[in-house]
Amino acid sequence: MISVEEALDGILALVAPLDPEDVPLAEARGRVLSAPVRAARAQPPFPSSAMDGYALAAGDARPGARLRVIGQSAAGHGFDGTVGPGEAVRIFTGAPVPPGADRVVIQEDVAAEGDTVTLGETLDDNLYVRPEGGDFRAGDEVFPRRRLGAADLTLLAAMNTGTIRAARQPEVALIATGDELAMPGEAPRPDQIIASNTFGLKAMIEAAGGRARLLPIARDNAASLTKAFDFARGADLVVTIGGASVGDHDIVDRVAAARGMERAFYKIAMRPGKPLMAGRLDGAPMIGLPGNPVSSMVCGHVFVLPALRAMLGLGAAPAPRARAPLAAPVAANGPREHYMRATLGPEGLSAFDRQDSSLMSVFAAAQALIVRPPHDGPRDAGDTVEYLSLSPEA
Ligand SMILES: Nc1nc2c(c(=O)[nH]1)N[C@H]1C(S)=C(S)[C@@H](COP(=O)(O)OP(=O)(O)OC[C@H]3O[C@@H](n4cnc5c(N)ncnc54)[C@H](O)[C@@H]3O)O[C@H]1N2
Ligand code: MOO
Repeated sequence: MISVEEALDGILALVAPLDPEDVPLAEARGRVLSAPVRAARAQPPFPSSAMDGYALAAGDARPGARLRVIGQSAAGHGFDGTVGPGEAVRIFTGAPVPPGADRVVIQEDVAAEGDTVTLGETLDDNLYVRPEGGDFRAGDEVFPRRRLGAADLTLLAAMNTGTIRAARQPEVALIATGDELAMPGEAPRPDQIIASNTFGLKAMIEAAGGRARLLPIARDNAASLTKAFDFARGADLVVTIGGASVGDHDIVDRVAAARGMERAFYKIAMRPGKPLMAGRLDGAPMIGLPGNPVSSMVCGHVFVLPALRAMLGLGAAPAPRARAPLAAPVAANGPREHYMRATLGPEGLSAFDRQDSSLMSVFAAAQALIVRPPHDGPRDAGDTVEYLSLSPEA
């Protein structure tokens, strides 16, 4: 069996960044830029007032000075003239500071009467002028290597970007397999269970910036699975769930092989996740996940999400790991890299006692997956270990 690292390398070798497309800025949240964006103009595009008050030449800002108000500059309505000695312009926050003026005295420090203002006895040192290009200059470039969030979109909008070029959203076809599966809300037979993994994986994929295509459940026969693979055509990634192990009804490997799958690997030294397979099917990368719900979700974090990130152009890298101390000891690990469901509190990580890969209630309560290397010895409370963070949305 190959290691988790080798398996991930094998999967990342199957995927490539997707072609970019135009995306209107209002729909760009969560998208990934495929090229740097240049600012079309400076911000502010003119020296702008930071306060409501009076714009004047700094040399005139003497306590008690009397100045003639020659006009007004409001946001969106600049003053069309120059401020000379002994003159001031009424100005509001965000308005252009007119030529000749290089400071603003806030209105709290001014007594106004008709067209005249008298400056107060104590003036602060602040000029209250935001220089042209003080935030960014025309031609400045940004290229955040992440899914665009609120702050990125604010900046791109300010740079006068109406449309971005972003990687196409990877479309992932999800095929649950098994005669025992019924859809949530259906009336299952007594020997059936409800298909659950598909919904978790769909949420995980969408939270990471992909699109999930939920295909009808494939039954444990070649004709049904073949039909599901037909439906999956055109997807950027095909993911099967279940039917991956060695039982008589585990047919994914056989049916995919008969269809010409170029297999990259099958079976890995991972717990849960041993029967994972991957390859290229009908021209698309294909990942065969184990059916146990926790196995499929853990493999989703460790393999499907890194593949999605690579397709989005975020680079080929493993799921990010962090380090924290153990709050309670853990026993020695076996030969497979073990992803232990755990809580993460102020004292550190506590692995759940029950680690069976069928236990969705435990997985839903977990905040982290402690990563135990193969054959890792017993670990004490206080020992630092690596973990993957599980966010409630993914
Ligand atoms: N003799 C052996 N038996 C098994 C081995 C082995 O090495 N030798 N490996 C075990 C491991 S580890 C795993 S993991 C499972 C994975 O098997 P499959 O991928 O073939 O999964 P299934 O048998 O189809 O299902 C396992 C389990 O999960 C349930 N399931 C399947 N799909 C879904 C779904 N979409 N939603 C919810 N639950 C699902 C299914 O009903 C089974 O209970 O094999 C072990 N066996
Ligand atoms: O590898 Mo299985 O996924 O342990 O339960």
